[in-house]
Amino acid sequence: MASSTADPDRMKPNLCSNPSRKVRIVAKIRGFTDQESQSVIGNPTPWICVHKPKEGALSEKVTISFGEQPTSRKDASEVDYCYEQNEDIGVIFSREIKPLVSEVFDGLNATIIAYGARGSGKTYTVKGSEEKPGLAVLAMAEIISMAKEFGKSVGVSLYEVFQDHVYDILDPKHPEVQVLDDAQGKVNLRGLSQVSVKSISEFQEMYFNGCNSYKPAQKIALELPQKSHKGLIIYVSSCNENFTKMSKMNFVDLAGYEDVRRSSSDGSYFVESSRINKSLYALLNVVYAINANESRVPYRESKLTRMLQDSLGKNHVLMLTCLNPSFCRDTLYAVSSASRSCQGINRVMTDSSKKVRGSTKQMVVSSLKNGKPSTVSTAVKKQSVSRAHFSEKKASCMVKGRKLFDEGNLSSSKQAKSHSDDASTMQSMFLTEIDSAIVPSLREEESAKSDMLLAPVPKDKELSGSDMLLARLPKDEDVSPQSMSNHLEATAAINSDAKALTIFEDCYDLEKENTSLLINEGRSPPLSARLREISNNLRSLYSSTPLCKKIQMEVDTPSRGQVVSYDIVEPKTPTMDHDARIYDKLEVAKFNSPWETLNNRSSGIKHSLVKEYLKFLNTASKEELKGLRGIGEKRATYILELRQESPEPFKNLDDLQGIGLSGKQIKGMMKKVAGELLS
Ligand SMILES: Nc1ncnc2c1ncn2[C@@H]1O[C@H](COP(=O)(O)OP(=O)(O)OP(=O)(O)O)[C@@H](O)[C@H]1O
Repeated sequence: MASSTADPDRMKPNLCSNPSRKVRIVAKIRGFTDQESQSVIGNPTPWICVHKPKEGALSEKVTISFGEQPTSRKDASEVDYCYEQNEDIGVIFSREIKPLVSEVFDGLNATIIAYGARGSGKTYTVKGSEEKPGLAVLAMAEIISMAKEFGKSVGVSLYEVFQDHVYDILDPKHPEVQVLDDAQGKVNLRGLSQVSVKSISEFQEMYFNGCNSYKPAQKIALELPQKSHKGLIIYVSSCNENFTKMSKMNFVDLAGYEDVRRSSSDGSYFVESSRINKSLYALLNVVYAINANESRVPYRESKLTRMLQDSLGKNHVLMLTCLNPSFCRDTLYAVSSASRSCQGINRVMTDSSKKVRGSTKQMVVSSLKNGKPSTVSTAVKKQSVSRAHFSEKKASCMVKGRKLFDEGNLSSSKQAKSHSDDASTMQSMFLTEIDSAIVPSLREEESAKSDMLLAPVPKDKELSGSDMLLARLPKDEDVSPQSMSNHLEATAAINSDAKALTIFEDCYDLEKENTSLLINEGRSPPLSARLREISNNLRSLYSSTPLCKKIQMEVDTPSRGQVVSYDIVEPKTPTMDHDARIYDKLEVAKFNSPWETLNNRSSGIKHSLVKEYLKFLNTASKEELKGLRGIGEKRATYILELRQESPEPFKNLDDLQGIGLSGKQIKGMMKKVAGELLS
């Protein structure tokens, strides 16, 4: 690996250089396996470049870049230190772990988390083997020797977090562990056995053989791949009887990060990897919140973070990010996400991280093309060019939206031509708005998961993982004065939009709907009924007065011309209520052109549709879910599983990334919903 300057003093104990930061992040580049050693012969260009500070520099921070030398620091990930391939585990132990062992004997807790892509050397570094012991074994040896010196007793627990359930590795008969809060609000791991340890050989026997022979029944039953987080807790106590008054040292060997969309088409593997990634994001969010000194830390987002709650926060944490020495796309993501979460105190990350994300995407493409990675900075340039075209794209999208409607969706409609023309414009507008609502937030679909770390979370409440994702996405469009005024203007147009609604009514076949509802009586409502519900809610948007409970409209039934009353569901949406008040005050609605008017008016519909769509995902039956484009058997099953864990797993569009849907797919699905609604 390339290194630009000399190593700093290796043996110096090295806690966080910034004392307000609780989580120190170091990287470790894995050594080559025998196979890799063969393949790199004759290819001297390293994939990872480590840029250490010049001797005497104020900052000890190291930047890591991939490919050739970057032109800017923004292109690289910053870590507190990086251990290179030739630096062995003993060096990491002396510099990073030994000082933490001392802290444990001072009564504090410490946690070492190994994070990285699959096969990046996490287990090798933490656990090692009987021949080459890892950090946990070296730490245990040190702890046992210090315990003898200070008259303390040592115990251990070994656990595995699999599918967000915790299993006790040392007690296969009663493996399931419950994570509870005790009366004092402390985390209580009920059912997790603690075994006293007297010697290192006793520990090694337990650690290596206990783990190897252990397999939770659930894993065997489901024949799932062995992807789980593995943890070791070392207790140091002054009391021989139990470990109630003690300090702890945690070692967590996280499951490898893996982009689920590339990994496998196998359903169970897809589901499992998605779960793993969700728990990794939860952990990174916790790390971010801790380092950013946020008042609320989202510990409750995963079992693992709950388990570690009393060892994080006020205690020292070492995030050991393992890097694959050869090209690995997941490593790029792992190091950049870990770096940004650990730099929580530095909130000005949005732009640079966007570039890193862009570069990641481009680099993969070029690497695949050439068989060799190109420079990150080149990739960033390419990304900026594509961004420059975004507004053009948006414009063409609008045209595309109109085309889409003209060519297809309304052709089957038997409505009068004048209505059809108006409706086509309206629908294309609507679909285009969906494009613009979804595309910006998802246009960098490759990296949406990284976005969660970009901006601070509101301090007044503990957010769920999905809220956290959204809260941390860049919100420039949402808060700009222009968008605010657009929103007001959109609200101002409610009255005239009521006319447009009648156009949609003509296109709506109520008789068909009624028949369908009758057929399905007693079962969960069909997709069309759900769409109807969405339609009702949208109608309520157009209701000019909150007192209007019914509207009269003509419907295309056998007795054409018959007037029916149509119930309006609650005539409000959160945004419209609020905005309508503002509008009343301002009484201003000025648009430069009819197109602009239409554009602005549709923003309320857009948000309402997104909301209703998410509501559908949160409540629909499996069959209904499968009826949506992009959601097959696999995803429908996974969505139902997520709903078992949390009653409302989809709070915003970004939560859909968690089920492995690309931005394009989500957009397609939304268009379909809108199309069905309006045709
Ligand atoms: N420093 C090293 N030198 C040589 N080989 C190594 C080194 N570190 C790891 N390896 C080898 O690389 C492979 C992957 O290592 P390891 O299993 O530790 O990765 P991991 O990140 O824990 O993987 P997973 O995410 O699948 O759990 C193993 O075959 C291991 O022996």
